[in-house]
Amino acid sequence: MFSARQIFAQVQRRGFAASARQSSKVTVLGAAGGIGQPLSLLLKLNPRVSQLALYDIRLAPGVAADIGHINTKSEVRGYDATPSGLAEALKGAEIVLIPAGVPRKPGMTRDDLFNTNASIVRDLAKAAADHAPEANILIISNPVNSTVPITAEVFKSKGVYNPKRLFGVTTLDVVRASRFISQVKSTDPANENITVVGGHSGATIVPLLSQSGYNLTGEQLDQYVHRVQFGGDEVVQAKDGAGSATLSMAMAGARFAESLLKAAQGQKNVIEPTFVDSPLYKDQGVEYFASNVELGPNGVEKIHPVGKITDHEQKLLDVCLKDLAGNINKGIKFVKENP
Ligand SMILES: NC(=O)c1ccc[n+]([C@@H]2O[C@H](COP(=O)([O-])OP(=O)(O)OC[C@H]3O[C@@H](n4cnc5c(N)ncnc54)[C@H](O)[C@@H]3O)[C@@H](O)[C@H]2O)c1
Ligand SMILES: O=C(O)C[C@H](O)C(=O)O
Repeated sequence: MFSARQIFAQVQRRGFAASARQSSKVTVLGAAGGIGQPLSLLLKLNPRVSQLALYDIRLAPGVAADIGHINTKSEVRGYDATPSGLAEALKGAEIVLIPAGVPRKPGMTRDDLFNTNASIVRDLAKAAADHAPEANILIISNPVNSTVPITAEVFKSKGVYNPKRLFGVTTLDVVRASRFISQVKSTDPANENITVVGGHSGATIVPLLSQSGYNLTGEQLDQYVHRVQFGGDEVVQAKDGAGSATLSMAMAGARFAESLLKAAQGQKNVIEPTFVDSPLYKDQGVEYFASNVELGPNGVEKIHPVGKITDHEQKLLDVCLKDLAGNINKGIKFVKENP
């Protein structure tokens, strides 16, 4: 067991090594929220981050003052909730994470958040397109299946869309799928990495257990798939009206940001599942799709196909594609009608 002092010493040593390589500004929009705060904390502990810019419509300077006392090298700054504060937070960012927006309450679907979150994401995307057009944009705000297309449409309307730089963060689905199989099979979750494809809500979340050599059948398989597809609901119900997953999501978001930074700093074979502008099912009217994606200095390096799957997984995928097309078109239509 390491003491807190040893962990911080390790973080600081690695910090010197990483900062010598490159400086990376990371911006969090929605930084004072349930996800935003622990996500910002984890980013402050990441030695690859040299500047951390925190923006929210409330409390961002306070969160920044607090996190800024942590003895790692990065500079932390909180920005006022003004257009100029938002612009300053974004300028020069290599990565912009967006967890701004409202979370679910019991009984709601992610799509029920659309009416509130669509305009929040559209407006933040406009600011990002104006002030950080070359940044990697990581969308956490739900419904991800629609908020990613919304962001793309905004960037397209401003003539700065780069499909290699826009990511819907679906890492939490993989984290859950890996944790849940380890509970079924009594394995070490750290050694599990279950591929999950599709989108980020209910039936659009498709775990591909067979690709990790597992062969669950019958009720056990159904229960596993249901738990991965509706893991978010477990947390929403347990929090009983006080929100949805925040801590596990912060870990998942920090992991994805770390992977992008590693890839940007030259590491090869960095692969993460993510919801991107994808050629895989465009012929079926599905413009965006989550699959394993190799990351590189330019963002998306290579989109991996789904690969060999079982008949059962194919059936799940068929349902997913139908739902996804609707979610994506809803986002596209929203920006066209509400530019
Ligand atoms: N992608 C995923 O896997 C995943 C996982 C969990 C939650 N989520 C989603 O993330 C979002 C945030 O969840 P949360 O629990 O942190 O919610 P929260 O309410 O705790 O925090 C949201 C924060 O966004 C801020 N905000 C609202 N409008 C803003 C704007 N225009 N500009 C900047 N900040 C703004 C709020 O002030 C608040 O601090 C929700 O939509 C939730 O559904 C996604
Ligand atoms: O379930 C939610 O609403 C939040 C998030 O998308 C999750 O998967 O936990």
